[in-house]
Formats: sequence, C-alpha cells, structure tokens
Amino acid sequence: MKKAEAIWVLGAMSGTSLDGVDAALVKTDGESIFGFGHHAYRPYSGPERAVLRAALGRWPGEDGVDAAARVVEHAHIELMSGLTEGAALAGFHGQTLAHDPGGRGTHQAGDGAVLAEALGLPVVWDFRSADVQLGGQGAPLAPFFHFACAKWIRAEEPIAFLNLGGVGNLTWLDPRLAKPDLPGACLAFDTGPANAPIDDLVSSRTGASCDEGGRLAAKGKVDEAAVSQFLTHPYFYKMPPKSLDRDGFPALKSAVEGLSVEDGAATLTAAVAVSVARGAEHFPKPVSRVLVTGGGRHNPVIMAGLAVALDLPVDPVEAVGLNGDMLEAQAFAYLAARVRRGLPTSCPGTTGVKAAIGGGTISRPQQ
Ligand SMILES: Nc1ncnc2c1ncn2[C@@H]1O[C@H](COP(=O)(O)OP(=O)(O)OP(=O)(O)O)[C@@H](O)[C@H]1O
Ligand SMILES: CC(=O)N[C@H]1[C@@H]2OC[C@@H](O2)[C@@H](O)[C@@H]1O[C@H](C)C(=O)O
Repeated sequence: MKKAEAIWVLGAMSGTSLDGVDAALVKTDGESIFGFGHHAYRPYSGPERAVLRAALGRWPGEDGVDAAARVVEHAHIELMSGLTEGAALAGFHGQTLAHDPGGRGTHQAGDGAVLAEALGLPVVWDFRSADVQLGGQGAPLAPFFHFACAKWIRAEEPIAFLNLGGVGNLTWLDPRLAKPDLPGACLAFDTGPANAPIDDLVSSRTGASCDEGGRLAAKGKVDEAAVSQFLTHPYFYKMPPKSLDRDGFPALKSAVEGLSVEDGAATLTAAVAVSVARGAEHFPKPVSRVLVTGGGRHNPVIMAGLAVALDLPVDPVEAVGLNGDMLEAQAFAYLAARVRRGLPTSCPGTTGVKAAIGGGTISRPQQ
C-alpha cells in the first residue's frame, strides 16, 4: 500500500429508486476527507427509466440488460463530463439491476471502461463483486465513508447514519476507533424497504414519481395489521450484516393493493420507520443521534415516524453540514480513492465478508 496525496475524486451513483444519477467531487487520500466540491444531478427521462425498470431483476446476458447498460453509461457520461475539471480519478457505482449475494451474485449495469474512455480519467467500478465472491453481502458499501464523515464532523461518540433511498440502510459506528475496518468500528446492514414501494404505489395510482412531501401518507390511515404482518418477514430475524434487493418485500406491496393510495402510502411509510427501529435493536452500543441521508429525509411523515419509533434525535445530515442528496455519490468517490491505494472497502462488520477487503476494478483510458 502506497501513501497517497489527497486528490479530487469524482464519484457517481445511480440508486435503486431509479430517479437519476448523482455525481460529486471529494478531496481525499482514501482515509480522511479534505473537502467537498461541485456536484450535480441528472434525472433519467421517462423512456430511460422504462428501459431500466424493464431490466430490473435481470442478469448479464438477459434481455434488456445491454440496453439498460447503454442508458446508464450515456447518463453518467453526460453528467460527469461537466465535473471532471481538477479530478484525478472517478468512482462509478453503476445501476444495480439485481442483487442476490447468496445466490447469483450482484449485478450493476454500466461498463467503467466506457466511462474511462469518455471522461479521460481512470475509473474505479464494479465495487461489489469481490466482496460477494468472498462470502460478503456486497452491500452496504457506504459505511466506510460514513466513518470518514463522522471524523469530518468530529463526532466523539457512537452515532448512526441512516440512508433512505429505494432501500434503507443503517450504519452504526464508533468514531473513537482509528479505522473503519477495526473490530467494533462499524456495523452496517439494510433495514428494509424505504422509498421504492412508496414510489411504485404512487406512480401506479397517480402517475407521480413519489409521495412528494409525504402529502398522501399524511392524509391516510395506517393498516396496522399489514405492518404487523410485514414485521414477521424472516429478514427481521436475521442477524446483520444483511442486504436486500430493491423489490425484496413483494407481500408488503400486495398488502396495500386493496387500500386507497393515501392509506397505502401511510402504511408503506409506517413500515419504513418500524423496520429501521427493528434494525436499531442491533446497535452494539447506544447512539446519541441518527443522521439521515437519501431522499427519504425529504418526507416529513417518514422523519416524524422515525423520531417516534427510535426515540432518539433524528436529523437530516444537513444538521452537521453534510449533503444528504450527494452522500452516496461522495461515498463512491471516497471508495474509489481507497481502491486506488489498496485500502479495504468493506469488512466483516459492514457486509459480513470473511475479512476486510478492497473491491473494485480500475479501468484507464487507452489514450
Ligand atoms: N420531496 C420529497 N418528498 C418525498 N419523497 C422524496 C422527496 N424527494 C425524494 N424523495 C424520495 O427519495 C427517493 C430518492 O432517494 P435517493 O436518491 O436517496 O434514492 P437512491 O439513491 O436512488 O436509492 P438507494 O439509496 O436505495 O440506492 C425518491 O424516489 C423519493 O421516493
Ligand atoms: C446492491 C445495492 O445496490 N444496494 C444499495 C441499495 O440502496 C440502499 C441499500 O440498498 C444499500 O445496500 C446499497 O447502496 C448503498 C449506496 C451502499 O452500498 O451503501
């Protein structure tokens, strides 16, 4: 492992909610954060999203997967090419189409070599496969970045980061330890469904892409029986680390089919908070606060439900000066810098992998 100078790295993430691509610059040596730079967002168009949606659950070589990869590459190149100034490296997560770590593996669409050519930068990609091959869940991978963020905000006691994207994931961490891969530094796992089932319900009933501001959920009545039934899912009885595919809870979606859109949204929104509370039962030590990142923090009904279910201060990461819309893109910039230095990107506490390892492939431009 060579000692590295801090460099500007451009990270990009296309999340499970399929809304669009985020890209952001981070100055880092792969250990500490030295600063945050420009960022941008590019939504997928309706037709692009339809191509991605049609390929969900599919594996390389199956119908629609190549078309999805071309959409992902095109959108990323369009967005990232406007942000390369000063960047020495890029991190490209791609779009998860399927995730089955105990079975077929994990599949992120998009070829990092194509991006390297187009951007004229070395690109680190395929972050999850090596972890899965070594018996890990391949997710979540943001926890090592959460650990660096905890140092950046000078946290001095255990805290939790909660990401509410299509799926929810929690990172418990103790910033008093020197490195994220030390035993006892991080425990991370997916909590359950977050926005994906809400988005799917709302778009199928109203055509809107999400329950903007939680307005539908606020008007609805929670179907408590459906929420209780949801909590009997075997996932909640598994010990972490554990991870989920986007559509891992089909029974929950079916349970709200007969409800009004308001009651359905209220029920799915309540399910987010209770599943996070179940997750928090796994924290090794109590936390002083939960910092929320991802699109779900824009939904006040989710945030209010979390504060009640967790009985802890629950704040958006903006409360500590971070950007909750860009945290995942920043995470893949940070992880790219770690891969470049040969540092681990996951460990037994974050993915259940047998030992701390660095994933990722580096593609360099040919000319
Ligand atoms: N103003 C808002 N009101 C309600 N919900 C919102 C709002 N803004 C964003 N969201 C929700 O957040 C989602 C996007 O969140 P985010 O961008 O964090 O997800 P992602 O990164 O695609 O997913 P993941 O983290 O699972 O990969 C949207 O699909 C929507 O459901
Ligand atoms: C397989 C996959 O893409 N998982 C995503 C998804 O979206 C949220 C949650 O499920 C998390 O496990 C992960 O993303 C974040 C960026 C992570 O790896 O930390």
